[in-house]
Amino acid sequence: MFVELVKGAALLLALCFLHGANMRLWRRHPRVGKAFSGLIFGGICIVGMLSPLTISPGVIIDARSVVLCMAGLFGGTTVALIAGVLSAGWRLWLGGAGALVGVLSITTCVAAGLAYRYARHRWRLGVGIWPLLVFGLLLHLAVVGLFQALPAEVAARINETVAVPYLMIFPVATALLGVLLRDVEQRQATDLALAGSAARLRAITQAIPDALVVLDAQGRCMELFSRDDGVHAAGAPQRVGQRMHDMLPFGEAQRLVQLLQDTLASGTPHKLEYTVYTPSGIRYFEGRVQSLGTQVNGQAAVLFLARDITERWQAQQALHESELRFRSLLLGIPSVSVQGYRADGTTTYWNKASEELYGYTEQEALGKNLLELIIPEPMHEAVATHVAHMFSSGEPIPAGELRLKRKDGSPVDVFSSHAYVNVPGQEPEMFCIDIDISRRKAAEEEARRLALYDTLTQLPNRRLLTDRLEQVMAASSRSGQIAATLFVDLDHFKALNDSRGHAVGDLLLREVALRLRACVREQDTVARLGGDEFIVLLQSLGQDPAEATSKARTVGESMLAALRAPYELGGQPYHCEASIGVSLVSGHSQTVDEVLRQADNAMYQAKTMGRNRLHVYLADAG
Ligand SMILES: Nc1nc2c(ncn2[C@@H]2O[C@H](COP(=O)(O)OP(=O)(O)OP(=O)(O)O)[C@@H](O)[C@H]2O)c(=O)[nH]1
Repeated sequence: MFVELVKGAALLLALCFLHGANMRLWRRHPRVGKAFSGLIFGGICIVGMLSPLTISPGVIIDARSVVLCMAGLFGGTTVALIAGVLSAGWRLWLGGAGALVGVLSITTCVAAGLAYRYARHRWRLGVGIWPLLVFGLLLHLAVVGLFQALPAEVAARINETVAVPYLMIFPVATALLGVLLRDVEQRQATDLALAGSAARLRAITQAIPDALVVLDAQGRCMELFSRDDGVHAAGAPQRVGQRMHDMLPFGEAQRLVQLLQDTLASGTPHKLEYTVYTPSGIRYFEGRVQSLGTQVNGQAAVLFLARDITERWQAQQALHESELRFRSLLLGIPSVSVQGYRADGTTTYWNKASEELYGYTEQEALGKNLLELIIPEPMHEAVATHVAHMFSSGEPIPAGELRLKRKDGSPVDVFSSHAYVNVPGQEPEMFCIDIDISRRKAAEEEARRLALYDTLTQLPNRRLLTDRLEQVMAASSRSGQIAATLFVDLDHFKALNDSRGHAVGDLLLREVALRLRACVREQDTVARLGGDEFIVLLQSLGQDPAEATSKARTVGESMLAALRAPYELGGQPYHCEASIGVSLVSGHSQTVDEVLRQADNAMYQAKTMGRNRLHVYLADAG
C-alpha cells in the first residue's frame, strides 16, 4: 500500500510538472495547450489504471478520481472532458464488473471538479488547503457511495478493507494536488503578468521619444530602454556597463552623477538640462532622475529619463531673441511711449519715450505700480477694472484718448492703445503704447477759443454771445424770468484812434472790457461785437417788465459811471463816455437778431439824444 502511495505521489508530481510545462509551451495558443493538458491528465489516469489496487477481478481502485476532479477545477471544461473521455474509454476497455461504476465515478469526479471551478469563479470559493480537503472528502465519500452499486460481496470487501484508508488518503491527495496545481496556476499568472509588463514597457519605450536608463550610484548604465533610433540608444548593447562619462562630456557627466547621488540621498526626484554632441550637431536634453526604491544587482539604483528638448529649446531661444529684438527696438523709438505691466500693475518695461513723456526714469518706473505712476486718482478704479478684464479675458482695452499725469503731477493728454501679450511659459503682460497729443489738444482748444472769443479783449464774440442769448431766451421761456440786452457803444472813439493811434485805441477797448465785466454778476455775459461795440446780457431780472427795466437801467447807469472814470492810456490821461441802448428779453417771442437790433436802435436813440446816456427800447417806438 505504501509503495502504491509513493507511486501515486510521483504520478501527481509528474502531472503538475507536465501540466505547467505544457501551459508555458503553449502560452500563445491556450486552446492547444488545454487540449494537451487534457491528454496529460487523461494519460496520467490511464497510467494509474495500469497498476491499480485490484479488489476483485474487474474491480480496481486508483487515483483517477483525484486527477480528474483537479482537471475540472484547474483545467476547465476542455481539459476535464478530454481527460474524462480518455479515462472512461480506457476503463471501459479494461472491462470487468467494476467498469460501469468506474465510468460513473469518472463522470462524478469531472462534474464535481467543474462545479468547484464554477463556484470558485462565481462565488469566489477558495482553493486553499482546507476547502480542497473538504471537497476531496465529500467527493470521495460520493465515490465510496458509488462503490455500493457493485455486487454486494465486492462492496462489502471494499467497505471492510479499503474504504477507510481510501477516505483518509485520497482527500489529502486531492488537497495536495490542488495546492500544487494552484501554485502552477499562480506562477503562470505571474509569468503572464510579467510578460505583459515587459511587453508594455517595450512598447512604451519604443513609442516615447525619451530614453529610460537604469543607473547605479556611480552613473554606470545597468539597463537601457530606448527607441532604437534614439541618441542614447546608439550602440545600446555596448552602453550597458558604460559610465555616464563614456557617453557625455566630462562636465555634464559630473553634474549628472552628482544629481543621481543627491537623488539617492534625498529620495526625491531631481532634474537637469544637459547637452549631447552628436554627428548631426548639438542636442539639448532634459534629464529626470528618480530613485528606483529597489536594488539592482545588489546596488542602489536610479531611473534616469532623458528627453530630447532640442526643438523646444530652439523655439524658446528664437522667442527670447525675438522678444529681445522687439524690446530693444521699442526702447529707443522716439515719440512713442511704450510701457509693459504685469496683471497686478507692476511695471516691467519703460522705454525712453516714456521717460520723456511722463518724467520718470526707467529705474524709477520699473517695479512700481501703474496706478501710482501715471493714473490720476479719479481714474484708479476704472483702470484697475479694465486691466483685470484684459488679463482674465485676453481682450485688449479699446484704444482712446486719456488724460494721464506726469511725475510732477501735471496732466498729459495721450492717445493710448493696449496690447495683451501672452507668451507660453512666461507671465502675461499688458503693453501700453501712448502717443502725446497735448499739442493737438492745445491747438484744438486754441481754435475753439479763437472761434468763440475776441482776441483783443478775451471777451466772448458775436458767435458765443448768440449761443448764450439763445440759452437765456430758452431759460426765460421756461422760468418766466426776464433778461436784458445792453448795447454799449463808445462815444467818439474814432477820434481817439485818429489822434493817438490804433494801439492806444486798443488799450482803451481792453480797459473798457475790464470795467464792464466788473459791473456785472458771474452769470451775466459781456461780449464784444466788434469795433467799439459791446453787448452786456443780464439774466434773471425778475418776472415783472417794469422791475426788470429798472434793474437793467441801474446796471447800465453804473456802467456809464464806470466808463466815465479817468483812464491812463500810454502814459496820457483820457476821458471816455459811452451810449447804451437797452432791450428786454422775455421768452422766445423775439429772435436773437431782433433783440440785438432793438438794443442797437435804443443805443442809436441815446446817441441822437446827446450821447453819454442810456435809453430803453420801447416796442411801440419801433
Ligand atoms: N483801435 C481800434 N479801433 C478799432 C477797432 N475796430 C474798429 N475800430 C475803429 O473804431 C472806430 C469806430 O468808430 P465809430 O463808432 O463809427 O465812430 P465814433 O467815433 O465812435 O462815433 P460815435 O459812435 O458816433 O460816437 C473806427 O475808427 C474803427 O476804425 C479795433 O479793433 N481797434
